[in-house]
Amino acid sequence: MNTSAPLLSTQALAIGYTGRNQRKRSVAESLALDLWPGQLVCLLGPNGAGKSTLMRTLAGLQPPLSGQILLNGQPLANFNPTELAQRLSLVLAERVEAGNLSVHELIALGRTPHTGWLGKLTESDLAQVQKAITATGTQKFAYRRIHQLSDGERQKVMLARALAQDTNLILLDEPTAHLDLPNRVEMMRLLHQLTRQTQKAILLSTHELDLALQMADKLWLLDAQGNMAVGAPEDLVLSGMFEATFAKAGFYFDRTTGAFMMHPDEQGPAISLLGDERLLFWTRRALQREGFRISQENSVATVDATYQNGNAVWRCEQTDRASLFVSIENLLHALKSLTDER
Ligand SMILES: Nc1ncnc2c1ncn2[C@@H]1O[C@H](COP(=O)(O)OP(=O)(O)OP(=O)(O)O)[C@@H](O)[C@H]1O
Repeated sequence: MNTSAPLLSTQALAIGYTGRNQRKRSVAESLALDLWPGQLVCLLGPNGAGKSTLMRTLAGLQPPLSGQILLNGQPLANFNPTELAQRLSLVLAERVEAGNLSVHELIALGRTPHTGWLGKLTESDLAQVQKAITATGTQKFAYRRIHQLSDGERQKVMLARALAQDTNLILLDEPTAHLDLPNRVEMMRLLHQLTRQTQKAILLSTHELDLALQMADKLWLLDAQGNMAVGAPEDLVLSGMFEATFAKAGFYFDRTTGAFMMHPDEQGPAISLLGDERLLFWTRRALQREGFRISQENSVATVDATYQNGNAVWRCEQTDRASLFVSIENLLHALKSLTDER
């Protein structure tokens, strides 16, 4: 495979919708994007930003408002549906009605672009199907009917079908939406491995900011105004672009911990906090949730969180007394009574 050229690129692409009166409603414009072999790219953005619109446009399911999409250097519109399906697989967020098909039959449909509608599956096709089933952990229910699956199981089957299709480019719209945390991590890891082992390019849209920050080679950050920022996750965090894309009143992105946090109450009583780094992180969160400020200035108490003989202990010191607590719950209880007294 030629790794010196992008599998997909866009030039001055505008995406959106054309109304009945032919009036265009643009969702994003001037998009210059590319997807390279061996890359896992996560498309992130708030609700309604245009992630699905972009996915559908890149997959040729809806026309661009203007601009170009090039697949393997050729305009997307030049490919007929079979040629397109040999190069690009797409899993949409919407539920697919699969009639009475079994899981195995649906996954095997992924081979259709390579065999033709009436084509018989060869041994190598069946091996490809089996590989996709094993990779996605769908063997446990491979002979069940699609309508007998949970949403999470169905989502894995749709990924398996895309893997069976064995295209160089895979587009996935919210592939982890119905999965529990271990399965989400597992799927992201699988996709990451695939890019490394097979040089496929994978673009997925997701609301899993945390996982995307950890796993993606590149982020495409689409904000609510249709502005796109592209870069390595860490660069986008450090530049503040990541935070800006999801900015909303009431919380902020902590660049040190990589987590979204609620804004602390600036009016609450102050607690001076010191001690072990890990304990500090969780103690700060609990105190802020209860409306305390973390500050040495005018503090009503000093809390020192440390490990003693392997156990977490919080020493709370006020002007006239000091107490020891062995849980955050008890510490909070005492601090709330203290501030209620005042
Ligand atoms: N068929 C349609 N016709 C007109 N406008 C649409 C259509 N589908 C979506 N939109 C609008 O286009 C914008 C982008 O929608 P899109 O579904 O692409 O967002 P998204 O980023 O995928 O959102 P979410 O995170 O909520 O899934 C929204 O303002 C939406 O209301």
